[in-house]
Amino acid sequence: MTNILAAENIPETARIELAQQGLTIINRADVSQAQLAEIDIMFGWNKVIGPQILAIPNHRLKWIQTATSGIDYLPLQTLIDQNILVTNARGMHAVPIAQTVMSYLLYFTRGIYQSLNAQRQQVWDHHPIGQSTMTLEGRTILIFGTGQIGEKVAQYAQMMGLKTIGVNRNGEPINHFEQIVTTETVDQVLEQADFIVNGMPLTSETTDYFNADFFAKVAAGTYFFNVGRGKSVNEAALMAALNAGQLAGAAIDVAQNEPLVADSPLWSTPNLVITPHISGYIPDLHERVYTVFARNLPTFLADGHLTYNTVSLTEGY
Ligand SMILES: NC(=O)C1=CN([C@@H]2O[C@H](COP(=O)(O)OP(=O)(O)OC[C@H]3O[C@@H](n4cnc5c(N)ncnc54)[C@H](O)[C@@H]3O)[C@@H](O)[C@H]2O)C=CC1
Ligand SMILES: O=C(O)C(=O)COP(=O)(O)O
Repeated sequence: MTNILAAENIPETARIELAQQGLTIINRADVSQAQLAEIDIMFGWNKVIGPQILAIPNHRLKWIQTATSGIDYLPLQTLIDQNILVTNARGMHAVPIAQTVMSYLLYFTRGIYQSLNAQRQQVWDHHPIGQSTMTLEGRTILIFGTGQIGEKVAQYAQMMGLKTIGVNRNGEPINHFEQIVTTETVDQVLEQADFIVNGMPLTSETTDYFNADFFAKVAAGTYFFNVGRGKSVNEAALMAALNAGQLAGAAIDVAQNEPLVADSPLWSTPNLVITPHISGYIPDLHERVYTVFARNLPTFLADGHLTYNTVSLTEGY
């Protein structure tokens, strides 16, 4: 008997499909202490139940399918030590995130931000705002992380005539990037960037990456957008760069600590747009996650092998 813990919602049709295959689904809310030791698969992660299972000697957990692309919140070392496999939701958020990044870009460059400020003051600011606008063709966007999100951002950016430069760890060429650099060589192109996007996972290498040293190296007037993880950005340095005009504008979908507290100085920092971790939101996420899960299930049941959306826990994924 294979038991699946539904830490996230498993769609109704999927439940029927799984039951027909003889698998048992136990809902997070209903799981008993005794059943924890008999969970083979977690669909989604739960920060209370997950660690409880991992702490049970001889538990049966072998596979976690997350409903997120980022897996920085998992107890990675324990999972490595216990040989537990992880598959994630990468790819599922790429379209909405890339469209959100385009909206940040257009918001700042087409005078919308300035117009909204003027509208609040009931001022028809034709010339000053018009003169502050810019078009995108020929400008350069530098995208950190050339995975699913980075590549989709690059695709849309190219459609608007931007030059796309990607940053990854090995310099491997990726579709929709005219140029790829590595984190070792990125300084050579930093000043070319009109727009910088972070779409990297949070790892020890990317923690606090966008700090005061980084913002000091970009060209004055650059725009910075973070859709990766909040802890990759030093928020004090971001605010200082915005206040000094070193950054012309920024947008963050993620914060160092979420939810962002009501008295955070970020809320009132000029030229900063804050979206509450919604850039990747898709209403049918669980259906999509289940699709990946269902593709992996036959081999998992046959020999414990997983093929799709696998994550290397040891390589900074
Ligand atoms: N704001 C939101 O709602 C969401 C945020 N995310 C975040 O975005 C991250 C990326 O998501 P995907 O593109 O789907 O993942 P992905 O796994 O397809 O791509 C990640 C990319 O980052 C690169 N990378 C990793 N470490 C790096 C380093 N030290 N230097 C340079 N490049 C590095 C990888 O080589 C890969 O190209 C997630 O890990 C998550 O933290 C993901 C989904 C939604
Ligand atoms: O998939 C990810 O990594 C995400 O950040 C998605 O956001 P969420 O965790 O669903 O609020």
